[in-house]
Amino acid sequence: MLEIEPTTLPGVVLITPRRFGDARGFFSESWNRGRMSKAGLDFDFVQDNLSLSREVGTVRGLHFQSPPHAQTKLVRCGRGSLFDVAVDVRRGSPTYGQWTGYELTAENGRQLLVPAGFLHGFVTREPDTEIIYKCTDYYAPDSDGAIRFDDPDIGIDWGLGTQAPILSEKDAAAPLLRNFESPFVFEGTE
Ligand SMILES: Cc1cn([C@H]2C[C@H](O)[C@@H](COP(=O)(O)OP(=O)(O)O[C@H]3O[C@H](C)C(=O)[C@H](O)[C@H]3O)O2)c(=O)[nH]c1=O
Repeated sequence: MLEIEPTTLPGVVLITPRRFGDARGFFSESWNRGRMSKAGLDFDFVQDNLSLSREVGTVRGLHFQSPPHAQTKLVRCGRGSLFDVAVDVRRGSPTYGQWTGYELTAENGRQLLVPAGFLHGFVTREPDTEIIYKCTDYYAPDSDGAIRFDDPDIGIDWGLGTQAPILSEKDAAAPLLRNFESPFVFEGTE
């Protein structure tokens, strides 16, 4: 009922719930705590987020919330398609500063689990793309932070080509990773 695949970053996993297709379309349990828990992915999600991005090439990220309001996120695409990215910023991690990214679409039903301690961001690949994600902590604006999406030390390939991204003012003004004192520490478990 759940297909779980590792990614290039330990701790970040791809999850694809089963779809039951019929002549009407399909049915899928997009989240089932018991099944996730049996797979060792038990998180106490408390908030669901939904955002709609009208234009192709909209970039939202790279965002985080600092402890004690750090958020693990379970991300999926409800409409359209997007390229979803996680960046490890846990001090002491062997993969510190490394990124991994996957195409999440309404069609493929794939979800990305982005643990606390990782930056999260995405770029849209179709107009009117919706992202839906569960979070393990509530919005805490005073703990909200961002790192430049195009930080050369991270080197994310957003697939934008020559297109300038559509960014919020906050994201356009975000600092570089080299000027960031990460509040996250690698626990040595992955
Ligand atoms: C995140 C959030 C925002 N807001 C309000 C605050 C602003 O007035 C408005 C837009 O917020 P923002 O520009 O931070 O939205 P995004 O740029 O989509 O930010 C999100 O995008 C990346 C991809 C993430 O993973 C984070 O969840 C989040 O940082 O929504 C809330 O009321 N609650 C919330 O949880």
